[in-house]
Amino acid sequence: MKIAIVGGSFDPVHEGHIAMAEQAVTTLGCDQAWFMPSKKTPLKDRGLTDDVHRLAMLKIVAARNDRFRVCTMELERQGISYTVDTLRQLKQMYPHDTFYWLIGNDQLKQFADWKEPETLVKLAHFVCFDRNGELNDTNYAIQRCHMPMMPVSSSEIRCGNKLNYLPREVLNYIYDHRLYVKGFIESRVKPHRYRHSVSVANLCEEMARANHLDTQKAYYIGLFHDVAKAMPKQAMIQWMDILCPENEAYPVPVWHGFVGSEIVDRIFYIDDPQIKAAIYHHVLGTSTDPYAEIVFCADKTDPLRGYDSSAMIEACKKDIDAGFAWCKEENKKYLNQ
Ligand SMILES: Nc1ncnc2c1ncn2[C@@H]1O[C@H](COP(=O)(O)OP(=O)(O)O)[C@@H](O)[C@H]1O
Repeated sequence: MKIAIVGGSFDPVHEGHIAMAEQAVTTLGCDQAWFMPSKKTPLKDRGLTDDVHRLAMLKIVAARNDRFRVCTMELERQGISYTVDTLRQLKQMYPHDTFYWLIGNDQLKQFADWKEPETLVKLAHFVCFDRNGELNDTNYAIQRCHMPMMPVSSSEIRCGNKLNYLPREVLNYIYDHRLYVKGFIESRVKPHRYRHSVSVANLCEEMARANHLDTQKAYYIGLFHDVAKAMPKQAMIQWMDILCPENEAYPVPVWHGFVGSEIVDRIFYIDDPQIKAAIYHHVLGTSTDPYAEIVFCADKTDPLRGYDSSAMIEACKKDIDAGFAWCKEENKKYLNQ
């Protein structure tokens, strides 16, 4: 059997990785393509997402194609995994199979630094695919191939960009387990706004729990409520003109609620009408949907605002409608001042 291996950190797996595996079975004639996630070594990869999540996302991808598999050999091995050790182990376990080790052009550039590069190309057929049309020369016995462009990297995904390059089920897994989602906000707003967003998300979750509502929904409303806050007016106008020109009469500081509600849907693929509506109304508190009330109250009573809001928070936890009425009243007084 011809077996292609795509090794990587897959943090997370995306359509670029999947395209490589597909190329292996369609154009290289491989019988199977195996994803080989690298192990998180706490000292070296402090920032890497836990093995269990990276593996679970790969399993979702492997289930889409009956020629795809996930190989956990490197996750199970103790210590740092070198590709040469992995390939030796594979050859021992499957002496009659031929291995194709697939890499992207970024890996080709560093190939001389891999452990025992000459041995590597003897143990497997190394194949390099271009990344975004870039395909370097090499002195090693490595086959170089082009594939349809997949201009995406895991680091872009971790910042909440190009989420369209994720299979929907992987994106659902990411949201279900809250992977990377704080990074989606951190990369878009100033540090103090990011801290506020996380604090509001936690408070929304607490208020939802106390009121027997969906805590996950409330968390995401809180996390994303200010996602458009750092957008310059000129950028917001593009969204306002098309999506809600009637709201341009409101003062500009109110707009981020309207634009944010569209961004969660159109950029982050969260198409829950209640989440959208809660973000839409959060600045003025113009909805009495319980989630809209929660985010309005959590935003105003965020402990990071530096005043004693504990009594109002307790009131919201006891009964969100009553808490909301109180927060609105206080907000009115504050604005009048
Ligand atoms: N968009 C892409 N197009 C082609 N190859 C890719 C792409 N993204 C990743 N690869 C290749 O997949 C392998 C695993 O990469 P990994 O480090 O997990 O992902 P990323 O480079 O996206 O952070 C590497 O050989 C890398 O070069």
